[in-house]
Amino acid sequence: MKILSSAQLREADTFTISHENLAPGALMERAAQAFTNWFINHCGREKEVAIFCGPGNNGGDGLAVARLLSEHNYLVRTFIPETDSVFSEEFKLNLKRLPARIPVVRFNHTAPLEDRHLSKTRIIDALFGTGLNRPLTGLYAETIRFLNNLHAEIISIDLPSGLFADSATPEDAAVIKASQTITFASPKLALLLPQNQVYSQQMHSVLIGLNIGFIENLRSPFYYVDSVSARSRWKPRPRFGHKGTFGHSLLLVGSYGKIGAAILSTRACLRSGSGLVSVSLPRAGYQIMQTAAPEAMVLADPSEKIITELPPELEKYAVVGLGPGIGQAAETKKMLGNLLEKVKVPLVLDADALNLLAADKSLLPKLPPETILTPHPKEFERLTQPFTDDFERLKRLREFCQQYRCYVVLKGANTCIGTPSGNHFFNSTGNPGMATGGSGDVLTGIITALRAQGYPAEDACILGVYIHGLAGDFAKNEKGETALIASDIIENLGKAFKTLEETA
Ligand SMILES: NC(=O)C1=CN([C@@H]2O[C@H](COP(=O)(O)OP(=O)(O)OC[C@H]3O[C@@H](n4cnc5c(N)ncnc54)[C@H](O)[C@@H]3O)[C@@H](O)[C@H]2O)[C@@H](O)CC1
Ligand SMILES: [K+]
Repeated sequence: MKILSSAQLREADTFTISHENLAPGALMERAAQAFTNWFINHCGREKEVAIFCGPGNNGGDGLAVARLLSEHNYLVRTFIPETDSVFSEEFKLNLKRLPARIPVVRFNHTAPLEDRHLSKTRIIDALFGTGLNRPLTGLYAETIRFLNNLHAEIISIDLPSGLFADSATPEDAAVIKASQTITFASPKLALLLPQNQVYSQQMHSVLIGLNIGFIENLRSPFYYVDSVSARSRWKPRPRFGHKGTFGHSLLLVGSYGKIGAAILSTRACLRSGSGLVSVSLPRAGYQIMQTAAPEAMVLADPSEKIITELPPELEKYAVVGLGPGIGQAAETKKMLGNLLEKVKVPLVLDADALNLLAADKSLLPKLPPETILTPHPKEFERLTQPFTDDFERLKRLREFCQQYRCYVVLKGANTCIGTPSGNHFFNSTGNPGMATGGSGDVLTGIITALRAQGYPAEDACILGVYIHGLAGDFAKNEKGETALIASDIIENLGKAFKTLEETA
């Protein structure tokens, strides 16, 4: 699913209205209806609803939602800040349509709101959406601070008010801190970036029937990977396939004390459909690996504690995955240099393989084209430079992928995949329980297995990250977020792949 900018959404709104010859307010009615449907499914009638409406179309949405919720027997009040802002036409239209039974409280100071028991209500934030063009000041900023201080449940329409959709919001700006944002037509870029997490704990994107053909022709480097886009990249296994059809993965993983990382990536690779899996690891891990993953073939490095050598006949493997648990010893670095010289098959690099690259950036131009790197933000910063905000980080990601013709899986909530063509894919699955040791090793195993099966690098990254998150979500359903460990993700890979297979 494409992520559109505010300007593109405005164009799509205008096109849809004129192309479908929609009456004034009709598209807003669809948006309000989509929000209301979500609200009815998720929020009971036990609490009163207080809707704060700004002067533009976001406020118009708020007024339309007030009418629709009231028709569904919710107890609703609306609040309108009195400023010298000009009200939009659709705001005025929906104010006119507001039934007399719904109170409209106009205020020019937040003090009189203190005794209205708002902390016990559900707040709907319809102050500003994609039309915000500067940080909020005056009564609007005061209202936002007042609402945040209530510590009530806040549900934002389209965007938390005060947040810029496509650029960095100043740190001291007044921005609503919502528990949920129901966003229209396209997820907003700002809602996918870690720095804005504090402004919306969760985001749900709802469709409002914008013209599909028009959106298809809009150019955007940003995509959101939902279940539909993940499924479209998944390929069923051919009926007459044999283990040779699904590729032979080679994993170079582990060091003394970190054989666990080797086991996790190996088991994940096996569970993700690689036809054969060979693991090369320090001697110390030989027996442990044979026991923990009997399906894997094990090659022991001459060294007891670290990986120092490449196995022979590299060309017989479909893919090489390197990094989990390997440490940063000089001999291991030498082995990495050798690998980059010799390897002719796709590479997946993670963890200490990335730290070794960061410590000697002269290795970076030697990366074979289409190498996949899976750093977490700190590892990526070491590979590039420190960044001031997430928008700058996205820019670095694009530049890095283009310069080294590689794919970077930047791990985190809404993991972002950068591609050599300059695109970014944000993942939709996963949960905070997955921020646990070994989770990244599992991801390396999954992506390596997908590459072994012949998935192009872009599909392997997108599908791998999606499946990893989905398995994590299933694991969360069983164990909760706190107790979740990386092995639980592996245990749920079967269910995750099955979900994709059955719905594809
Ligand atoms: N255009 C459409 O047809 C649709 C719009 N929709 C809603 O409309 C929203 C966008 O509406 P608008 O473009 O009217 O934008 P907003 O409602 O976000 O606000 C825009 C108004 O606020 C003013 N403004 C911007 N920054 C300000 C600031 N810092 N201080 C004070 N005033 C400021 C602008 O000059 C403008 O008058 C979307 O987020 C969505 O909620 C939806 O109803 C779907 C259909
Ligand atoms: K809003």
